Amino acid sequence: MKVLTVEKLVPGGYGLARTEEGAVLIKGALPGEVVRGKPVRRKGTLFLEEVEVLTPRPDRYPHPLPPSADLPLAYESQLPLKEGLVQDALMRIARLSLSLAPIHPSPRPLGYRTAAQYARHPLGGLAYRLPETQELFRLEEDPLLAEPLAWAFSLLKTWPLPVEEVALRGSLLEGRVLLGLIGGNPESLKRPARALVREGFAGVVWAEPSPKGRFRGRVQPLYGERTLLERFGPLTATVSVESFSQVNPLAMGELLEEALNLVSGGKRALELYAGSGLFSLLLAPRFQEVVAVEISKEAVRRGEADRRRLGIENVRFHRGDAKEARNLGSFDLVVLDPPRTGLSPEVRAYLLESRPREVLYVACDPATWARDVGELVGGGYQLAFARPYDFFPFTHHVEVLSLLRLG
Ligand SMILES: C[S@@+](CC[C@H](N)C(=O)[O-])C[C@H]1O[C@@H](n2cnc3c(N)ncnc32)[C@H](O)[C@@H]1O
Repeated sequence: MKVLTVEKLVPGGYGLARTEEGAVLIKGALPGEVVRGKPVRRKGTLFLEEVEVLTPRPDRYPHPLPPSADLPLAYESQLPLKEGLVQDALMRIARLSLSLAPIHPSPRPLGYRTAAQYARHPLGGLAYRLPETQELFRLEEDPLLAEPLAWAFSLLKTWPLPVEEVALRGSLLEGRVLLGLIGGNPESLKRPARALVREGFAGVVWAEPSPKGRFRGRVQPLYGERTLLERFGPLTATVSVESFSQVNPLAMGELLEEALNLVSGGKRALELYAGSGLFSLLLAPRFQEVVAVEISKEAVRRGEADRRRLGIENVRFHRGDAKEARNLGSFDLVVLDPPRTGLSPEVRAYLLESRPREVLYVACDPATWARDVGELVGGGYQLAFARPYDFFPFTHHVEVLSLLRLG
């Protein structure tokens, strides 16, 4: 066993401490805390296991949180640590010393999530599945959930459903929730789905468990509505339980407002990894043509529905892989909001060849963002602006809003 002092927060939500053998990663320990544990090497990296916090920080959050909340600190103490993750990635990976604009806090530190998934616990109730061990951690409540989901959580906790997981997507605008039932038999779930809609759910769909991810296998509507309308700052857009939408719509709304102030107009704009095309729909008045590229059929369907509802004529949705962007030609502005893996090599090559005047890059992983920014700066772009945004209070996750311009 070793006693160590945690130096800083690093990607993945680990605390980092140093020993004679090198850096040690520690889950569940925060910068400044003294911890005891057993160093174990896994795939070349040193981790501390069987961790006991000997000197907790005085600003540790004192109330129960789900295990996904790996930054259990008073809200003001979380923000500089998240800023540090982004600044550090920019220096270490992109070798850039731009000073970031101050982090934009979440409008709500608790009660912010409008989407969540839980496993059914075999002894009843809802549980969080620990990613490392797949072990189930039973939850009595989840204070990160926004109001309509908190209602759904307490209802489902006592509702006996023969499924593996439940997925929730709510709308703050409508104050209602959609439910996804994952696993079990869709035929025998039709009657419970009707009962759940009578209890107040807007709609229920069934999804086959798939190794490719949630809702990547067969999906069947069981009863009620399939989408809700949500407000994201200046835009109302359709959300569903079946494909990606931001989980903190209030924070996303504020990011969209700032993004609109950063970019200029032009002839053609392209949005890659577009989801339902929030940026495209908002940017439409500033361009003759906007193309939104997204791989998920369901997200494209929602985007098309929003485009029609809003009467926007110059946005075209293209269902496909961002890596094929080269076939779409060149653009004045490219908007990027990729998953955590960041841009594919093909997308980076496309940007450096086609040279859009502006690139608006929204990221959910500071490390892959810094890698991509470093490459674009090496190819003649300037990082004109970068601001961390807190979309996920009480977790190490942090978003970045950034703008690159041709130098
Ligand atoms: C972080 S989300 C951003 C979505 C959108 N900007 C929003 O805020 O709702 C990333 C999106 O990229 C899509 N995606 C993932 N890989 C992709 C690829 N190779 N090509 C196109 N879209 C992809 C996902 O389906 C998801 O909708």
